[in-house]
Amino acid sequence: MSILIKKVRLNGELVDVLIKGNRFDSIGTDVDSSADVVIDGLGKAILPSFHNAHTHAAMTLMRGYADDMELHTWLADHIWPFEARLGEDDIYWGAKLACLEMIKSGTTFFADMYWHWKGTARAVTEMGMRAALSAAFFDFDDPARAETMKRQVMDLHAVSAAFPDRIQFILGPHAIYTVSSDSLRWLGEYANRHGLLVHLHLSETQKEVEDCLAKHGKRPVEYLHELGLLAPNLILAHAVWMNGTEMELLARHGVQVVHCPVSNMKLCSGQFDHVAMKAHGVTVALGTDGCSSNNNLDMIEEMKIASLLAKVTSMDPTAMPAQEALDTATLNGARMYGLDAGRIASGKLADCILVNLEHVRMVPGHHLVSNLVYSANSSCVDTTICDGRVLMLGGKVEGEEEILAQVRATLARLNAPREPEGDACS
Ligand SMILES: CSC[C@H]1O[C@@H](n2cnc3c(O)ncnc32)[C@H](O)[C@@H]1O
Ligand SMILES: [Zn+2]
Repeated sequence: MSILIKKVRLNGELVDVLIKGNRFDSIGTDVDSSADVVIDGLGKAILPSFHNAHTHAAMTLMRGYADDMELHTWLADHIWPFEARLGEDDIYWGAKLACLEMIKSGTTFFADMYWHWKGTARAVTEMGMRAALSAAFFDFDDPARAETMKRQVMDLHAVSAAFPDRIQFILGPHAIYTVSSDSLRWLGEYANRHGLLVHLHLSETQKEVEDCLAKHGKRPVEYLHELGLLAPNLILAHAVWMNGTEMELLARHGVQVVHCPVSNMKLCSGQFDHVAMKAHGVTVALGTDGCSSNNNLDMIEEMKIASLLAKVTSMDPTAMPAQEALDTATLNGARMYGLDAGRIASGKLADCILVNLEHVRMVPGHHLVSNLVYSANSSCVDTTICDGRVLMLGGKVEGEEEILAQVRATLARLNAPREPEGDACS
């Protein structure tokens, strides 16, 4: 399969881009002009697609469900009771909706942590995206539950190879307040033994840090260090409440972090210190978090807010300029999850978007990256390509109406009054 994008803007130049199989082949003005699919690139710019480095895809089912509260109340009193009612099929449809929304806003990869791994994996397989899907792990310090969870991790790991290689199996201990020390240690060792990434929420709220100090006598990063988890395969979501010593430890051990500015602001968890993280040399990627704390999966919006937040928290307008915001949302996320993507160059994975330069938000065109980060919205994305396959063309994704209808039906089923338990025949 080959795709030829004719006369598209790349770094200001008008070029032809040839994709062969799942990688970029030739890029230039004298490209072999035959291909299975030809896309007219006139009036469009080609850019790397977005990599959403932390989300909970199927939480689209809870968009607008429990707003305007802090994390711990939100989780314990609203989200977890709702999630307890979800089955694999519900999660499949929630994840399909998430994939649709991401493709429509130019994202081709997401890192997920959620229940019913196989439901999300099925959605990603069908929608043609890439994903790193965590086997979610909670034990609430209960040894019996920990054993069940460990068995589930091993069972899922065993079947994960049957899915396309666009899907990466990773480990997802939820947080240090929901997973015991023993299990965290076990997960770290399992990850090292099998060459897996570990994806964990950490230091999201001040309460989490205070509770960690009270329970373990250490701050969260020091606690993970003691458990042997600090390593380049560890990816921390949020990392809001970090002191200099902790950032130093992260940098020394090559631990990477995912900044989720919208979720941190909406749950009022706190302000991520991008400038300090960068000064310590910690790699930062960008994530939306789930749809109940954002309430969308739009990486264009996330870039703008990350950049504005970095400026106002440091009182420095030069903090996180547009190009850095774009790199954080594309290349950094790709590298974090071991993908040879995030750049438009010969030999790289063919994951890219075409942005409509005629869109009202892109005119005039003083600076493409400035327009994309500070002015654009998702309707500026015309085409999304992942792994050398066109997932969206001219703003249209195949089967989108069916996904919306199925999600509405799923919600109607979940909200329907339930039979009283125990007396089903009377
Ligand atoms: C192990 S499945 C993932 C679990 O995480 C919950 N979740 C969603 N957003 C957040 C967040 O910002 N902090 C902590 N936990 C979060 C989600 O609802 C699932 O239960
Ligand atoms: Zn999260």
